[in-house]
Amino acid sequence: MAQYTRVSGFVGLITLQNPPVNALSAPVRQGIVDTVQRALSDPEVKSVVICGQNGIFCGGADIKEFGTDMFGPPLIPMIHAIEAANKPVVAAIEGIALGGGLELALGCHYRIAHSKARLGLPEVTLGLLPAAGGSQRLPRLIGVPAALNLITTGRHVTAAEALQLGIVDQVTDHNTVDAAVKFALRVGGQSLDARRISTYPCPQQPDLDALFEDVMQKVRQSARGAIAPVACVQAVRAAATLPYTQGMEREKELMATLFTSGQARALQYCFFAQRAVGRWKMPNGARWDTSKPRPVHKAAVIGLGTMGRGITVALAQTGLSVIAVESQEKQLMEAKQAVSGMLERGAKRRGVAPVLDRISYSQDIQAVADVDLVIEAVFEDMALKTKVFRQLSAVCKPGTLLCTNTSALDVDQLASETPNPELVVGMHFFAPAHVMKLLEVVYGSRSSPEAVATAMQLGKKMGKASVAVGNCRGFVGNRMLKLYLEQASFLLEEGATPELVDGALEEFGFPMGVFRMSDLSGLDVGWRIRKGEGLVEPGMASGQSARIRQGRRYSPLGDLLYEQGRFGLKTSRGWYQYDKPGSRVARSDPWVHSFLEEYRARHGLVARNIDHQEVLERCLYAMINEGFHILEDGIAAGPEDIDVIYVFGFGWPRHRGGPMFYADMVGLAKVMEKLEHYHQAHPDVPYLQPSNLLRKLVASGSPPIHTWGEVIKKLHSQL
Ligand SMILES: CCCCCCCC/C=C\C/C=C/C(=O)SCCNC(=O)CCNC(=O)[C@H](O)C(C)(C)COP(=O)(O)OP(=O)(O)OC[C@H]1O[C@@H](n2cnc3c(N)ncnc32)[C@H](O)[C@@H]1OP(=O)(O)O
Repeated sequence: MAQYTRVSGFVGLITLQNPPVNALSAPVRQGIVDTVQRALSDPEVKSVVICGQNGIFCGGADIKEFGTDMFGPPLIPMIHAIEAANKPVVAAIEGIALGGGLELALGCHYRIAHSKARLGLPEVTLGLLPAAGGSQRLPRLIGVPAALNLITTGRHVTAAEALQLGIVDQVTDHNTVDAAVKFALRVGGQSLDARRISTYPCPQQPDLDALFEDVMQKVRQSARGAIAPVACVQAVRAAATLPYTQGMEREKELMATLFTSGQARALQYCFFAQRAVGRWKMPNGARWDTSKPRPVHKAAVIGLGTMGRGITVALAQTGLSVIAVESQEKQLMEAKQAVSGMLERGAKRRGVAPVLDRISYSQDIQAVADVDLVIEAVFEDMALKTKVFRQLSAVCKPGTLLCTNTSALDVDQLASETPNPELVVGMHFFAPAHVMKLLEVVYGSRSSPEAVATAMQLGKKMGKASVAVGNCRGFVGNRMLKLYLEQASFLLEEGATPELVDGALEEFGFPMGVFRMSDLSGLDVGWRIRKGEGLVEPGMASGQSARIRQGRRYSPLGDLLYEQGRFGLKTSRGWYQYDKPGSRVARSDPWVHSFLEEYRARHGLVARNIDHQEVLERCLYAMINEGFHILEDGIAAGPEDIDVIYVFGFGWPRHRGGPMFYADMVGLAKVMEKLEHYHQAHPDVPYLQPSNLLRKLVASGSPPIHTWGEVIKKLHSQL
C-alpha cells in the first residue's frame, strides 16, 4: 500500500505503508505505480517525494514473497518509470533504505537522508544480487571499487558515509520528509537530464581487468562456496563494461540463476530462523510473549579464565556494570590486563571510548552481593561449580539470577545446590565470548520463565543469536559435535588422513576442518572432557580394550596424541605441525601419517580409500541424526534452533542453511538410507541408526522443514 497526498501546494507525497519495514510487497508496488502515475498526471504537482511510514523508508523486496507465485507489478519497470518521470522525484530516507528500498531510491532523481539512517544492498546475504538495477546504478553513481565493496558484502552504511560516497545528496538532523518537500519545491521545474543515474557512464577505472581479477579472487576465497558474492562481482563488471541496457540484461540473467538456487533458499531460511529463535518456548508452555524479563543493570562474572574474560568484555560493552571475580591473585592481574586490552582494541575498532571503568575486579566472592545476575565461568568441574553455586546462594541478594557458563554439565544438578532453583539457567557462551555470536540459554526443569526471558534478553542486548534449549549433556551444539568428532576419528582409523577429512569439510564450506579446529581449541580440552565422561584412563589408549569403551566403538587416537604432548597450536604439534606455538599455519606432519599407519597395523586395521562424499556423509549425517534425537527429546523446540546454533557457533556455512535444513535439502529419505547403510557397516556405532523422528518424517512423505513441528507434536502425543 502507498498513500498519496498533496503537500505544500505543489508536491505529491507518496508514503509507503507496510509495517514493520515497508517491504515492497505486491500491494506496495501496485501502490507506488498508481500514486506515481497520479502525481505525474496532476498538472498542479511540480515534484514528488517518496517516504515510508513510521520513520522507515523501506526494507527492500518482501522476502516472504520469494519462493511463492509472485504477482503484482515488477520492480524494474516501476523504478524505470520513476527515473523516466518528467518531474523531480525525491527519496526521503529515514530509518533504513535496504535492498530494493535503496534501488527504489537510486531510481529517484534526488536522495535526502536522516543522519541516523542506514543504507545498503544486503541482497548477497540472502543469496541474491541487487537485481532491480542496483548492480548497474550504484557503480555508475559511486564508482566500481566502492560499489563492489557494498554489493559483495551487503554491509549497511551510515548516512554520513552515504553522503561521502555520493549515494545521497543531503543529510539532515531534522524532519527528513519536511526537508525533502522543501528540496522538492526548490528543484521543481529544473532539468532532470543529469539526474538519471542509468544514463551516467561508469566512472573510469585504471586497469579494470586487474581490479576485477583481484576482487574475484578475494571474493571466491571468502565466499567458501557461496555463489551470490561471485555473481555480484560479475554484475558490477557488466556495469563497468557494458551499456546500461545490456548490463540490465546481464543482471537479470545472473539473478535468474541465483533466485531459484538452493543457496538462496538456505540463506533466506537463515534470515527467518534467526528471528524465529527469539520467539522461544519451553515444553512446559512458558513462552517469549508471556514471560517478562527482569531488568539487569549490574552483573558479575566468577572465574577469569579465557571464557570469563570474554564474558566480562561482552557485558561491559553492552553497558552493564560488571564485577569480575577471580580468587587467584596472579590470574586476576593477568585477566585485568587482558580484559583492558580487549576493551581498548574493540573500542578502537568501533571508534568509541573504551569502557574500562564499568568493570571492578575482586578476589572476594562477597563483592557480588548486590548484582542482578551472576555468570559463573570457573573450570568445567561439577564439584567446583557446586561449591561456587553454594557460595553465591549465600552471598547474593534475593532474586539474583544465577547463570552457569558450563558447556555440558547438568544445569539441574547445579540448581539443586541452591535454595532457589527457579533462578538458575545456563548461559553457554562460545569462545571467544566477546566475539562469537552464539549463546545457548539452557533452561533446567525448574528454571522460571522469567529467568529464561532475562537471559534471552541479555543475550540479545549483547548482540548474540540467543537460543533457548533444554538441559542434557552437551545441550544442542556440543551434543551433536561429539558425534561429528567421533566419526572423523573413525575415518582416520579406517584409512583417511586429517588432510583428507579437513579438505572435504572445508570444501563443504566450514572455515576449518575438524582436525584443524581440534588443534586450535586444544587436544587437551577434548581429552579432559572424555576423561570427565569416564572414557579415558592412563595406558588404556593402547591396551586391549582401546577401541571399545562403554560398550561401543571408541577411537583413542586423540588420547594417544595427547599422551605424546601434542595439544595442537599451543604446543605447535597436534594433528598437524606449526612453525611455532600459536602459529595458525597448519602443515602436514609426516609423523602423524606414520603414527596412523602404525596404529592401524597394531590394531589389524586395513586402510581403505575414503572419498570426500563418505567424509561428509559420515560426519554430517551422524550429527544430523542426533539433531533429530534432540528434536524428539524436546531439547530444541524446532529445527531452526539447531540450525541457528550451528551457523552462529560452529562455522556451519550459512549458504547451506544449518544441518537440519541441509538434511531437508538432501532429502530425508536419502539421509535415512545412508545412515542405515553406515550403521550396517558399523554396528558398534549405535547412533548411526536412524532416529524415530527421522523414520517418522520419511514415512510421512518427507514434509518440508517448516512443518516438522506437527510430526514432532504427534510423536510426543504418542509417548
Ligand atoms: C527469475 C528472477 C526473478 C526475479 C525476481 C526479482 C525480485 C527481486 C528484485 C530485486 C532485488 C531486491 C531484493 C531485495 O530487496 S531482498 C531484501 C533486502 N532487504 C534486506 O535484506 C533487509 C532485511 N531486513 C533486515 O535486515 C532487518 O529486518 C531490518 C534492518 C530491516 C530491521 O531490523 P530489526 O529492527 O532488528 O527488525 P527485524 O529484523 O526483527 O525485522 C522485523 C520483522 O520484519 C521482517 N522483515 C524485515 N525485512 C523484511 C523484508 N525485506 N521482507 C519481509 N519481511 C521483512 C522480519 O522478518 C521481522 O518479522 P518476523 O520474522 O516475523 O519477526
